Amino acid sequence: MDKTWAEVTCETPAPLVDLLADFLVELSGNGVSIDNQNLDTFSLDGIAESPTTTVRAYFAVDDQLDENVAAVQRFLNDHRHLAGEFELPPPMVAIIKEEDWATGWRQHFSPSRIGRHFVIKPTWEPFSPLADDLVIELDPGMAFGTGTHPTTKLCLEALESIFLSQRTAGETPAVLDVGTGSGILAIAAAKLGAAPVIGTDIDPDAIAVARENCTLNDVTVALSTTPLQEIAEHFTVVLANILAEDLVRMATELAAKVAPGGFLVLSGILLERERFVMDGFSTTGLSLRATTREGEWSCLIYQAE
Ligand SMILES: C[S@@+](CC[C@H](N)C(=O)[O-])C[C@H]1O[C@@H](n2cnc3c(N)ncnc32)[C@H](O)[C@@H]1O
Repeated sequence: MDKTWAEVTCETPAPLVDLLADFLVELSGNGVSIDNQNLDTFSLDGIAESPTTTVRAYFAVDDQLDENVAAVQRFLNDHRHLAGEFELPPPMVAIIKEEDWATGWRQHFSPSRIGRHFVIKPTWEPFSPLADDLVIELDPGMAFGTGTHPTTKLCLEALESIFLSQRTAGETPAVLDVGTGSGILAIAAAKLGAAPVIGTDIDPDAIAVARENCTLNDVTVALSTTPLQEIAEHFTVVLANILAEDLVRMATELAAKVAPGGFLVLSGILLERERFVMDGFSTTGLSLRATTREGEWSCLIYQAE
């Protein structure tokens, strides 16, 4: 007979997510899924716009189940004050087959290959890397950059192709990641051998998530909310996966951070905004070397003389 699991689902606002997830991991002894399908979306106000997050935990269907669900309810009652105005609904329980579990949330966060060498691996998933794999461990935290969004993939592919084509040979490439989010691009650069790697974000919460992910991956990245104009150094590669309007607004400053012969990788650009961004960068002195696209998204790769 198929093994069954009890999937316990809680809807919760952001301040409760981490606490609840930790509690559920301890109570269930299994991983939890934090539904971040709304996380990797470009929105002017970022994830704060999404009122709630879905947290799911998996319990054995046994004599303990009722007590476990009651414990989750007690946890929600005890932490109601963190939910602010939001009325916390009771946990929902669904009995699912093992095979549904395996092909459900786990499939959404299974290790994924990007480019020739990168593998984005959720922390809880076992994975046997090949000799040349560069594995990036990520916990889907409250920051953009799980590796599932086309713009993140396009930036990772561009970064890899710049490094693999030896265009950074003869020096240890320095990389600046503007709008680092989860830190995924900065971590990837460090794994490719870049140093120093600097990651900035206007969102301090993203910097906190990026810091955890850098520790998880044992890489050194200088992370901060420092505005671009206060960064003095020049970089072999500058990455910026932010909105088209912001890219154009920051065009002069971004271009000024690229070292001679270095690259500027821009994404976060919807296809219909491609021309707008090209026009915005037309007076920066950089040359457009390549345009890559996936779905409705575009990535522009510029080079300095
Ligand atoms: C689309 S996410 C990209 C995350 C990650 N770099 C990736 O490629 O998946 C954009 C990030 O840029 C940050 N951001 C937006 N405008 C910014 C700005 N002007 N300066 C620095 N960071 C900014 C946001 O807070 C967000 O974390």
